Amino acid sequence: MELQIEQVSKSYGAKHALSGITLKLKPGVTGLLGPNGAGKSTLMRMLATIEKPTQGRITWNGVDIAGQPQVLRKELGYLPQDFGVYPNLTPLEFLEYIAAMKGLSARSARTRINELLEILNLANDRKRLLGGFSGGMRQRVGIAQSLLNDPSLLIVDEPTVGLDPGERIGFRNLLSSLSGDRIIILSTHIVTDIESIAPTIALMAKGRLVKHAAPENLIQSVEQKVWNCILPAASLPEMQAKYTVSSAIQRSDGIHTRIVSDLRPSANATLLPASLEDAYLYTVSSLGVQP
Ligand SMILES: Nc1ncnc2c1ncn2[C@@H]1O[C@H](COP(=O)(O)OP(=O)(O)OP(=O)(O)O)[C@@H](O)[C@H]1O
Repeated sequence: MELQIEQVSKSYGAKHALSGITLKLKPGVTGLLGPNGAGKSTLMRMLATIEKPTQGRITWNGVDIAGQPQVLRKELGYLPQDFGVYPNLTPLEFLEYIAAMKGLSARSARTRINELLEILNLANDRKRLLGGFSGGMRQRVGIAQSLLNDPSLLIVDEPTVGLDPGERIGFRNLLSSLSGDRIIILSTHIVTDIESIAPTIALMAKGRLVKHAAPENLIQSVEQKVWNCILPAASLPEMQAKYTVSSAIQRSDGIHTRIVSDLRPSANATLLPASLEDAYLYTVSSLGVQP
């Protein structure tokens, strides 16, 4: 099973949303990380065969999906960023409706739906109207619809937006448990969403693929560059203007400011172990992009 993106570019009129993306994906979770406007959703829409590249090609097990989208579609699960549910349907009715659209037989769909409602902890709510569901519950219904055909390729675009911290953790655990031998692509601009579940990260900015590496390699790239400076509150704006500030926490002895910089930012700065968030901020800000 292999998804290959070869020199893919996408333009909307004069706007270059993606430029020369090359990426080979194998089973497991890949985290697509990048600031707003990086091109993550555009890439995902092309992988989901909703849009076609302006240049380059995307192949699924060697077949160009622009020419033969049906080859991938039957093995695809997609949770778009703007996924909406019909408020007057129950999860059961909604999933039956989507299953029918996907061409699943009513009988096999019913078995699969019951299975998914159990896995996604929605069984007790199967007959409640979706209009009364919380954001997290709706996302779980969204995931359920994306899994109806037991897809080999699962694409989830910013799935944790609007979830509370508990739901976020639940969602991450769910994705980890689903990975098995499918290819899962999860896009987000929130580093902690993918840190724990994605063994590979594709970092995008300005429509380009900036890095494709394991989180530990990304972290390694900023070791010896992460500093703790204890600052008076008045100096913080100046430091923020000059350096990439990863966090600033008010403590009794001043503001503990975490700075990612090649050079020691102040005489009293001490080194800290690097994190993925530091690596992300460093990489993105060095391209002149607001993280
Ligand atoms: N249909 C479209 N028409 C014109 N421009 C578009 C279209 N879709 C995306 N873009 C532009 O392409 C760029 C990439 O957008 P995209 O939505 O893919 O980024 P993203 O990384 O998913 O960001 P976000 O998290 O904000 O959705 C942006 O500058 C966006 O405005």
